[in-house]
Amino acid sequence: MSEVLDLSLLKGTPQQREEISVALLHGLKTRGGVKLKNHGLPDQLIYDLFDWTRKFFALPHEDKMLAKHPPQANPNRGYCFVGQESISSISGFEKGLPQGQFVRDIKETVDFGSPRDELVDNIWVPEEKLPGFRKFIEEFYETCFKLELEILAALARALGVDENQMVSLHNKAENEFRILHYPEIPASDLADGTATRIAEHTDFGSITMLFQDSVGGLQVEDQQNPGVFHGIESAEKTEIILNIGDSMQRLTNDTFRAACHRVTYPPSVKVGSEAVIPERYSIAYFAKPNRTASLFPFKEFITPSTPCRYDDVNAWDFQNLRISRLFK
Ligand SMILES: O=C(O)CCC(=O)C(=O)O
Ligand SMILES: [Fe+2]
Repeated sequence: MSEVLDLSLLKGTPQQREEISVALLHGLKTRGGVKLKNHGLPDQLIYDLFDWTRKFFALPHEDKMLAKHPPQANPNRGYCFVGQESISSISGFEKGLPQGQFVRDIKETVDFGSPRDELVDNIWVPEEKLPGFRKFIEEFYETCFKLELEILAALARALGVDENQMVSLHNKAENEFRILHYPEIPASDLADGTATRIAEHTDFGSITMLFQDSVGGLQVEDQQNPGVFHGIESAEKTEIILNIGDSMQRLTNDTFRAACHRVTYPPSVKVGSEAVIPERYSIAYFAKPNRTASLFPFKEFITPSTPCRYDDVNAWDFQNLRISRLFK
């Protein structure tokens, strides 16, 4: 996935709009993901996002624990310390694979939802511990939500389905947004396969917008060659890696298939060596259908040659089925 698509072409000439639609469709249909530049989020906003992320994780442990995630899956909000959540429990879930060996994720995260969420509140450290953090995160959430809707509308147009239907399924901003820190560790800690940075998985939502620093180690499974993973580098922190999630796979009846991804050794570090794996920061914005929305495939994707592959389930039940496994 080396090519970076220029999303500003969505506002270009008819020919440019056609070209970018074709490129989006091709990347998402064949790889489940594309990289985007000129997406409309200001560069400075993304640099600030990384700065705030670094500042949060630099707080003393006892301060971070003031915003701790509950021990169970819901509400999925707040700070998870290293070891609290391990994603291997859902690796292979959507592929129908047996739930395999437990692998520990060496990461710490904070999950946020919409500041306007009617069901659950965010969990914050007291303002004096990190003045300005809450305001920044709440504003970033809303800015990303607007971009999400633009991307979903563009995908609907490219797929030839009703743009309004796609947008209205997502209009409540019932998304989740997470900042991640992978602490510095000796490579030998990952050598025996019982621990990793984040185990392979697909995201649950419709689309994920992922930002990463330059450390590396993110890998996406080749959809044509299952089991083969390719490294995904970002030339700039400001690039967005746009991934398909399980909910979009359902809505499109497998026209788009969720990108299976993981984070492991960066390319610069030899597996099992004495080297130190540098710390890494990333941010993932998981766009999700409204909780009450049905994930039944759009009618356009159900044809005699592509019969319906999915039951009717609503987004909230689907999410809970997945997330409840993470905290067992
Ligand atoms: O850190 C990354 O680049 C990926 C994070 C991720 O896949 C997730 O939180 O779902
Ligand atoms: Fe993910």
